[in-house]
Amino acid sequence: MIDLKLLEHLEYYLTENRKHRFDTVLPNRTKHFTVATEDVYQLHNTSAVMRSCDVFGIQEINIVEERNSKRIDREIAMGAQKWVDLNRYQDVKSCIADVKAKGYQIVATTPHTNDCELHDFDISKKSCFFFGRETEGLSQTVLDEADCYLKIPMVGFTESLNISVSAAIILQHVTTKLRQSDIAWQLSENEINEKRLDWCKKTIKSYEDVVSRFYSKK
Ligand SMILES: C[S@@+](CC[C@H](N)C(=O)[O-])C[C@H]1O[C@@H](n2cnc3c(N)ncnc32)[C@H](O)[C@@H]1O
Repeated sequence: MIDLKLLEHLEYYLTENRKHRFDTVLPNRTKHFTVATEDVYQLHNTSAVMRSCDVFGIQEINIVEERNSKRIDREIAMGAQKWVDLNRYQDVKSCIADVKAKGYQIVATTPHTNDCELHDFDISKKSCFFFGRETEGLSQTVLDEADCYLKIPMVGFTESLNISVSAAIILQHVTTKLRQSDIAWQLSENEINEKRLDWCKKTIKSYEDVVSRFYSKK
């Protein structure tokens, strides 16, 4: 359980601006949707997807690095990890098992099937949107495990969108619909307090000292 008195104390160490950001960002965070990227090769694409997750309020992102020799570097991971929770997997099967265990349906995003177009997507189920590698797209494992295939309609000559562009379009669309719905999509009070504590930890420079001083005075 979160020590609410500690949390209250820690907030004195935040600037007004930072505290205001926590207060406005947290009620917009959701775990109703999550994202998984599969073996995305270009670091700037991974970074851009993480950024879109933060911008559109997705609290958790899953990154599979099964076929990648070049793993995401610490700097990129840490930059996004400050605000978004990052789960890393060395194989796609364990990622799928994990998100399924958390109650998410598997949504394979792909330009190749007309199974479900973005504007027809049913937002009511908890969904994990899988995005594939720049060259080959999603693996057969994800395609076989998918509960649905989601496509952004395209009318040009090009056969697919860039992965981070697809993620931004899909997340913008589904999160807008979600906020307009009466689905209970927000984090629970406890999850909000946990995140607030975590963000204080990542923001306050002398966090450990502040905490030990707080408990020594008690
Ligand atoms: C550059 S595309 C991969 C193209 C690859 N040649 C293929 O056959 O899938 C990278 C990823 O972006 C997403 N994507 C690209 N265009 C999309 C579209 N029109 N609808 C849904 N997802 C798309 C998919 O996740 C895809 O795996």
